[in-house]
Amino acid sequence: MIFEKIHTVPTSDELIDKAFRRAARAKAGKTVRDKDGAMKAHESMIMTSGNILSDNLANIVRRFPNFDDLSNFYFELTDIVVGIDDLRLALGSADWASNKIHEISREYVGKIRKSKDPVKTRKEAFGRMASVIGTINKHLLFLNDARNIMRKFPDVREEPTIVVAGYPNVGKSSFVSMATGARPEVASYPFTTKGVLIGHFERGYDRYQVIDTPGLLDRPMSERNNVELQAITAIKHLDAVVLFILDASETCGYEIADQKRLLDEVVANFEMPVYVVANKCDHDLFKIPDFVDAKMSTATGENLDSIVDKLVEMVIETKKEKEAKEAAEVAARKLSEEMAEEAALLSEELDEADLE
Ligand SMILES: Nc1nc2c(ncn2[C@@H]2O[C@H](COP(=O)(O)OP(=O)(O)OP(=O)(O)O)[C@@H](O)[C@H]2O)c(=O)[nH]1
Repeated sequence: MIFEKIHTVPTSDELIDKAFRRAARAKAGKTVRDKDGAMKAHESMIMTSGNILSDNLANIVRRFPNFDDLSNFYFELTDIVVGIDDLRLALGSADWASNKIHEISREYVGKIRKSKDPVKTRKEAFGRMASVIGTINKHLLFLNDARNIMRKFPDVREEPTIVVAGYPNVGKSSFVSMATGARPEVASYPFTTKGVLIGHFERGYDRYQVIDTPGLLDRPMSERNNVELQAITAIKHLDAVVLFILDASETCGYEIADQKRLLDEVVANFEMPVYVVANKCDHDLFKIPDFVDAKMSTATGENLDSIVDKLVEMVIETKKEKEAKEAAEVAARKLSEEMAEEAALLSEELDEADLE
């Protein structure tokens, strides 16, 4: 997981403490016999503290992922929960401080060689470094908060995906377990207290990802707050199809009419193909409504394989369509650039002809 390598971000006090303590140790390592020796000891203190501060800040920036490389899903997720602009600002200020400290350290190493009072000059250098670090403290605190949230992001890959939707107790988690042949891992998702279930299965050389987001796609949209609605937006960026599970025995506690309303909302809100499956077909109360595509039982496993096959087929088809659409967009953009270039050339030629 890319977010796991982001380390704890220290506060400015912690950074300063560490740098000045190391500087004191660097001084202790030098023998001070004469004036030149004293100057060298203070020079070494400035260099050590400068390097430590500057390197630590540069490492903080380096360990955060490059936002341009993030998948759309994580970009959106980061933007919703942390704010990409605020992150860029905070990382920018850490980068600025790293360079500034480096500058100060070089400036004072030069100064101390000519200084009559190296202690005073060294203290002045420390003061300036501490003041630079102090000005970015709020950004460091923000980065640490962001890090604590981001490292708990679920491990959602850029793989073909099946997103499971439906009211609570319709059999969503049973489906994820059955389809992936394992107990799915529960990862935290910043918007739901229940976390998100993620499982995988393989077909041919490809791996498929099955995601159940309890608390997000299991009740009417009107009952969601803004953040939950945005969380759904992040899911929309995946190469996915939606499996809408209906409890056709109504033993989940929701009538089919209510479940149908949620289905209509999911269809209206997702630009993804939606496959509707009536679950619990083993149940005495099972009745099959006319809008369902297939029936299954996650208790007995009936029809499960053919439903997974169908979903795989749909995901592949969706991916192909998306790729074709993207290729067409690229081609159209290229064509319009070429046409613009030709038009510019032509107009130049006409201008020249006019002049002649
Ligand atoms: N008869 C019958 N019961 C089922 C079937 N699938 C699931 N159940 C039961 O329905 C209940 C809910 O199943 P879950 O898989 O936990 O449902 P869920 O949609 O994941 O529920 P939440 O996590 O609360 O959203 C459990 O008691 C299951 O035993 C089925 O095919 N037939």
